[in-house]
Amino acid sequence: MKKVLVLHTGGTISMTQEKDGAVGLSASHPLKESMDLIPDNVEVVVEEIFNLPSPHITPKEMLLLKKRIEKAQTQNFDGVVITHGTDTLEETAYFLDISFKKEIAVVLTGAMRSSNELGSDGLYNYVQAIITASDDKSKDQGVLVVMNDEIHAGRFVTKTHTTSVDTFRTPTFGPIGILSKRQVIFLKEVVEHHALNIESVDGKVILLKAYAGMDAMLFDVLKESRVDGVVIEALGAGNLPPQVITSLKELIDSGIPVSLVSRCSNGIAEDIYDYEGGGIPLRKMGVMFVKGLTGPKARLRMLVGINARLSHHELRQFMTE
Ligand SMILES: NC(=O)C[C@H](N)C(=O)O
Repeated sequence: MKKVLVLHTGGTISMTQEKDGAVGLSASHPLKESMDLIPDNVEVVVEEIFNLPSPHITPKEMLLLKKRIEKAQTQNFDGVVITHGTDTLEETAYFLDISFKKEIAVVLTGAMRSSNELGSDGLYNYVQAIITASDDKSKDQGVLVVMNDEIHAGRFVTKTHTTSVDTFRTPTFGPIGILSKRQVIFLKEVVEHHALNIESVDGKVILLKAYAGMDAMLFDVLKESRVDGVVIEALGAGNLPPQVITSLKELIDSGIPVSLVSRCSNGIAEDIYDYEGGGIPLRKMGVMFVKGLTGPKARLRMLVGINARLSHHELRQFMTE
């Protein structure tokens, strides 16, 4: 018998649609009645840890989930399933991936259609997530996201469509597994990466997106405000418009860590160009190039690094490894 802890956190998977089409919180959790569909060899323990639409979730709720999973690791559970709103699901998945050492499977799932909508995907994804979490193969793959018969690494998965049930994709690398009608099939192994152990999520790390004609004012404002770190979604391979460089340099020289990812949805940021604002001068100036993460995930990575009290040098290593 396998034992899986389910943590409901809210989102569309826990919502219902009204007659006028508006989707909102449900009085009682729609997945409550689903026990008959769970495989006989799995014992499920259900907790509603909170009930929030995922745009309301902050690193504080993510930390709460981390602590509950750490406790579950001492309570003989084989895995944990977290049901979550899809808007920020990838951020919670990534936070859990890098903020503690996992000994059991951790799987996140959600729904794009609420419980009483035609073609609702919540119950299906929920059962598939439980099957995945109870499978021995899921233990050493980092935090997983199961949606629409696919298994994605929490580290790289992202929501790509506003409403389609086929919204979660892993650009560049693809899903790491699938769920067939009969089994959980992994197609790839996630390369192990080191997680830090944190007990707090304090500090302000700001995310900015670069654009043609970007205004230096954004960096001047950040220099005057009390921020603890900045992540930039830069252009292409990792470049910025020249007019922001002086202000950016002043920000870095004032001791604020600055990291960069690409705003492109595929590929990784690297220092390739040597013109003003190009990646080579940016790296020499002290900008930390992050490999393959989206901006929101790189922002969480810096927040975790700061809360692990890494030195400047250690934070640089953590952000660029
Ligand atoms: N499909 C969803 O779950 C979207 C919803 N707005 C949420 O993230 O809570």
